[in-house]
Parts: sequence; structure tokens; C-alpha cells
Amino acid sequence: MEILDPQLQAYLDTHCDPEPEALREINRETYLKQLKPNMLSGHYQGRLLSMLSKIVQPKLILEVGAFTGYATICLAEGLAEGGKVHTIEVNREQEETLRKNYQLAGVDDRIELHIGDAQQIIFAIPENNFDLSFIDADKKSNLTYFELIINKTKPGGLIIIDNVLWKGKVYGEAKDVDTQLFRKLNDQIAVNTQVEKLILPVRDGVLVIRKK
Ligand SMILES: C[S@@+](CC[C@H](N)C(=O)[O-])C[C@H]1O[C@@H](n2cnc3c(N)ncnc32)[C@H](O)[C@@H]1O
Repeated sequence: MEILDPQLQAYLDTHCDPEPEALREINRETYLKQLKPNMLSGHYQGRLLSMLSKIVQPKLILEVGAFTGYATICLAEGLAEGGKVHTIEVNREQEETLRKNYQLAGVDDRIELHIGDAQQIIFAIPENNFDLSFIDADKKSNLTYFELIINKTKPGGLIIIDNVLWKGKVYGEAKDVDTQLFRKLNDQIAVNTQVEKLILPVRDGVLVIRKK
């Protein structure tokens, strides 16, 4: 997904921390073997997720939409001692790759992988004290995921939602269904007084929400 000027992207990539070796390998393999490799967060956004996680030092993380596990591993970098990531992926065919990648990155003991539909699984996860969540699955359900997760988030906890600028279409004239769903999401979060919010123009737009 080339959202930024490639020269700017290259400059950013070379002036943030390098991509850890295991993530570089997962990135490479994803581009070799997956049908839609650009769904992966990638180097720069991955370093943002890692940085936010290290600031929060979460005990409990929730990820909605695991794909090949790239972002799960970035988020796991900031886990507090004894902490855990619940991650959810609907596509059963990703399970083997996910387990292999978590092992490669040495985080498999801290990851609980759920295969199935996120709405049912979020509802069924017994914990209701998440410190950090990353919503990055089927875009039409973003608002539902937010509403389910905010009730399971600690005060001061973060919820991060990906792709909220939707290739810039949210502030243009586009009238397609997906763009309208993203506008509705951003509009509703913008007036939600339960939370503080900031859209970062990183990649396709990363919405960082903090529960008051
Ligand atoms: C954009 S990719 C996730 C990328 C990953 N978070 C990363 O940054 O590397 C979206 C993933 O969500 C999964 N997904 C779509 N609908 C879902 C659902 N209802 N429940 C759980 N996962 C879903 C897709 O199969 C896909 O693997």
C-alpha cells in the first residue's frame, strides 16, 4: 500500500529502529506466499505498534485480525512480565503460518490464538481488563468491535484502529459503502466523550483511542 511518497517512506524507514530479523523474514514470506500481502502492517507501522505497546506495558492485549502475525509480534514486544496477547483470525488456513511465525519470533508462549469469527470470540473471552487492543479485521465491523472492546478496556487503556483514512477517501467526495462506514466510525469516535482520540496519518491512517 503506497500511501506516502516512496522517498519519504524510505527516509522514515531508515530513521526509525530497524525491522527485527524475525519480522523481516515474516514480511518477506508474506509477500512471497500470501494473496494480499499488503494487509500486513509492515516495518514503519509495526515500529509504531511496538513503541505504543512499550509505553503502555500491557498485561493484556487483544488483536482482531492476525493474518500472518506481524502486528501480533510487534504488540507482544511491549508486554509486561507475565502478560498475554489474545489474537483472533477467522481464516483457518492461516493457523499453521501463524503458529510458525509466533515460534520464529519467540513469542508463542505469550500468544493465545483464536481461530473463528471475532465478534463471537471477543464476547466469549472471559477477561474484561484489556490494556491495549488493535482492530484490523473486516472493516465493516469496526464500530461493533469498538463497542464490544471499550467495555472490556481498563481506564487509561488504548484501542488502535487501522485504515481509518481509507486511502484519503474519508475526507474526499467518495460515496462508496466502505468509505461511508469509515466516516461513520471516525465521526462517532470524534464525539465520544468516554475517550480521547487522535488519528495518526501513518500508512492508511491509525486511530489511537484512549479510554478516560
Ligand atoms: C489486515 S489483515 C490483519 C493484518 C495484521 N493485523 C497485521 O498488521 O499484520 C485482516 C485479517 O483479518 C481477518 N479477518 C477478517 N474478518 C474477520 C473476522 N470476522 N474475524 C476475525 N478475523 C477476521 C482476515 O482473514 C485477515 O487475515
